[in-house]
Amino acid sequence: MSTAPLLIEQEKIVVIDFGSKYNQLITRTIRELGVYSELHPHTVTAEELKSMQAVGIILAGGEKEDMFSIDSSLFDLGIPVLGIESGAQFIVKHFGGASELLDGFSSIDEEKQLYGMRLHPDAEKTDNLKGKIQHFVEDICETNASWSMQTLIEIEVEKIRSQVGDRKVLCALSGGVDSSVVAALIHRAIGDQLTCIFVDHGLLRKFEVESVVDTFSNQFHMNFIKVDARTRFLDKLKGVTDPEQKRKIIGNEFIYVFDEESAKLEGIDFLAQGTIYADIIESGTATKEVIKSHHNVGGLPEDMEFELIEPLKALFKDEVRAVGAELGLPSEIVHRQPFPGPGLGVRVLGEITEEKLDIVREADWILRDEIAKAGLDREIWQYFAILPDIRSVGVRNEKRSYDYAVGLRAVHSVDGMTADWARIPWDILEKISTRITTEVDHVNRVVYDITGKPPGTIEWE
Ligand SMILES: Nc1ncnc2c1ncn2[C@@H]1O[C@H](COP(=O)(O)OP(=O)(O)OP(=O)(O)O)[C@@H](O)[C@H]1O
Repeated sequence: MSTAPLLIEQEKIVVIDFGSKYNQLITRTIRELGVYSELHPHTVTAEELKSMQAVGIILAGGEKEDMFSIDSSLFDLGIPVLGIESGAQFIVKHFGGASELLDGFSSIDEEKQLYGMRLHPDAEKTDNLKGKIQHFVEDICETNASWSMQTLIEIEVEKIRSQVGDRKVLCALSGGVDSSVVAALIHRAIGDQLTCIFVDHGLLRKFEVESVVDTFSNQFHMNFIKVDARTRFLDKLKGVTDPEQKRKIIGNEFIYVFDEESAKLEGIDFLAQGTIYADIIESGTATKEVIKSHHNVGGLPEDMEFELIEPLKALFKDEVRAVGAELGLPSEIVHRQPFPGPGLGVRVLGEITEEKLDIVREADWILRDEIAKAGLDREIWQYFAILPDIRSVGVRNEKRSYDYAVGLRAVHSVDGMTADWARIPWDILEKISTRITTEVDHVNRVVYDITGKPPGTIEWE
């Protein structure tokens, strides 16, 4: 039995995960053509495909001849089916044909609307994939190109309104892309029935708190609660040096703070979450191991008695950003680089103190400022400063100094799973180093991390 989630009720091309490494790329390619598409596990049933308004089915198989089992009555639905690689072989075999397929795109059975396709090894880099997918989607499935972020916003706004009625919704807002876009979208739908809680744990970057307050409180005029929990977090972290323990303390304290604040509110029935499509796909395709468990608001306890609202769960990250821009969120939020939940807490190595947080915050700001001035801010995936627990000897104002070393990290990556260090031009690095050592107290040395992932990780803790 498949538990295909019903994400969006409208005509769609369903991509069935039959083991292809390109299945997400295929789904996105279809959406870029203006046609809505969803990726489902191979356990999806024909019944489900029909009820989710599939107008085309793609059996996205890989080069290996993995034959997954599939509900073959999907071939009787009268919906065009395109098999890719082992997906194509599956169709041919199922209908008793020889598995010799022509190169490229071919028709297996015109009357039954069955098609097959072979990919070039470098499908990602060529137009090969896109052109053929487009032919299938537009000419064979005869879809209308009506999918856009405006359509998504309209659909979700309607859905939220009818789900919530005159009741109230709570949103834990981090200032990150996902929760910010969720808040803006729900606010568009139900205005004052939404309340956002933003926890300032003192581990945020320079100007971040101001930017969040300004956007959501001053510009959007949301019911916005900022909780100043800086002392509370710092007290709990006093004397703690172990990275795992630090993460745990920050996570738990977040839950306590959030619990306390939400208990002060009355009549809340719903909790909004920034679950996105990657969270859903990663937590359950049937051809792969589970990569990570389902997204959960900072690990909130399961027994919280809220119904969930997850309006972004059908969207890829770049679509989430597009929705955010469409809703009027500022670029610094929409294009915010990934930032860990425990914030600067994992960028100050060893014990966290206010002084160390100030140092890393200032150094990080200078790095970000110079990267932006050099026009590299959209090019580099993630870049930040770290404060290792190291002091070294230097010279300042012609006197010996014994001060901190700051580490700089900048990486290129697609999904954070692997990363390569960014070749930032020397003169820019020099400028950053000079500014940090002159503008930030207690820093007399700057080092640049030239380790990839693996063997390093992106963050240092
Ligand atoms: N400081 C905070 N104040 C309020 N809510 C927070 C805070 N930090 C995290 N959250 C909540 O926990 C969720 C998960 O946090 P996590 O750090 O894993 O971010 P994420 O998955 O990248 O999402 P986002 O892009 O919204 O930060 C956030 O979406 C948000 O709802």
